[in-house]
Amino acid sequence: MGMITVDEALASILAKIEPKGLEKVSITEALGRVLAEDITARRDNPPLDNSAMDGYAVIAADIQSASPDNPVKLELVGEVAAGSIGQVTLKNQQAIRIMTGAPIPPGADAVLMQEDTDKNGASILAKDKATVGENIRLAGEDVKTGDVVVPKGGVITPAHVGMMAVCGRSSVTVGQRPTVAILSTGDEIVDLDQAPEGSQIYNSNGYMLMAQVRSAGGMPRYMGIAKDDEQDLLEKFEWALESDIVISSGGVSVGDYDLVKASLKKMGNEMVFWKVAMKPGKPLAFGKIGSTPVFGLPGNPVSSFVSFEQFVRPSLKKMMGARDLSPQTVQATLTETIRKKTDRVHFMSAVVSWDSGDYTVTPAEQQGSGVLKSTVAANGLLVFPLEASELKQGERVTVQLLNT
Ligand SMILES: Nc1nc2c(c(=O)[nH]1)N[C@H]1C(S)=C(S)[C@@H](COP(=O)(O)OP(=O)(O)OC[C@H]3O[C@@H](n4cnc5c(N)ncnc54)[C@H](O)[C@@H]3O)O[C@H]1N2
Ligand code: MOO
Repeated sequence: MGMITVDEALASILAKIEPKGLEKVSITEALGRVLAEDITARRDNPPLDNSAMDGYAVIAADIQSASPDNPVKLELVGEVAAGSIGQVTLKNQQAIRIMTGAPIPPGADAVLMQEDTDKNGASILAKDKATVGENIRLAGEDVKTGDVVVPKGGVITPAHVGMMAVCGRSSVTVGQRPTVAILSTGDEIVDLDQAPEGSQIYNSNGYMLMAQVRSAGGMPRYMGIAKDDEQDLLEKFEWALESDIVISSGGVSVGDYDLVKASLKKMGNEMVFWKVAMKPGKPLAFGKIGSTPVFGLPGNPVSSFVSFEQFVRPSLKKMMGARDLSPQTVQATLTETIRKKTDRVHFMSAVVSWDSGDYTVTPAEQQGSGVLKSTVAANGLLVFPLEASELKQGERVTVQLLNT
């Protein structure tokens, strides 16, 4: 069987992923969730014109000639603090003491900041002029009644939470978080409470995938390690299928003990086994068993990591109701010339830096599918397109950002 492209694989996968249901959560718990309703302002913010400074509400025309050497005297006729409403209407040659956030009293058209005044008993000396509207924040300058202030479909950020509170919302509707079973496979893999012997290695994929799931907003369920034994695999997959989505790692290439494929085939005749034109991460199994999407990711740690980013993260986003499923990318200037064959797209562990007004990107020296240290040092995956054989130093390239 030939290879399929990353885009083709992703499109086939996403066509089979259904969004989960909705739930209401407190805004204290909403960070990172996908918003499932438009948040609409029910009131202007700020509700009234108000002062941006501590100082004096004035009539700008009264102090046009004011300067430090030629101050203008104004009669002090009242005070208004944030949260109160001024009772007095300002007349010419008068000033009202005002605090930041307090509503502008009727008659006033500017606020002179305290530093530009001297207080003198029942009057003040204005030592600077003001323009009409100076230091006044207009009603509705932040949001107007009826504005959609946070649109549905986005991942909720701290600023979104702030805006929900501006609108008086204590709870919001979000997409439910999928539960994700993570099953590692292979006789050579041991868990962290065991001492590895000889060629045995720890189950790093299991823990890394759990962290990836969590960072994508899913709820990981650790299923441990299945032996290269069909019975054990079938049992553990059966158990894993109680989750909303299942991810296994290992056993999807062509080795004699790659029994994951055989077990998955037995469980679901919809399972497909692809060779995806990407490096790392060529072998990939995907399909539904019953109604549960199942991903068989390759065992090499970097392959497993990259395959998750390309296929599982967008699927989790879709399940949670996200509008934009693609990774965040930047265009960056390549710091060195790189070459490859034209058979697969390469996702290269790379470091993106902000350098004198531009992003630059440097791929890690070692790019092996077992060289996790390069991914540890990386903050991006440089996309070296399938059809390209060379990218030259100074060329603009696309980098998918990690850990954003
Ligand atoms: N004849 C061929 N051999 C291989 C091909 C191929 O096309 N033809 N593809 C290679 C590619 S590309 C990849 S990627 C790997 C994928 O292999 P599997 O998914 O079958 O994975 P395993 O053989 O089980 O393991 C590969 C490697 O990863 C280590 N591993 C597995 N699980 C874990 C884990 N949970 N934590 C840490 N490390 C893990 C495992 O020990 C192996 O070293 O196949 C190539 N072969
Ligand atoms: O897909 Mo494999 O990851 O190239 O080693």
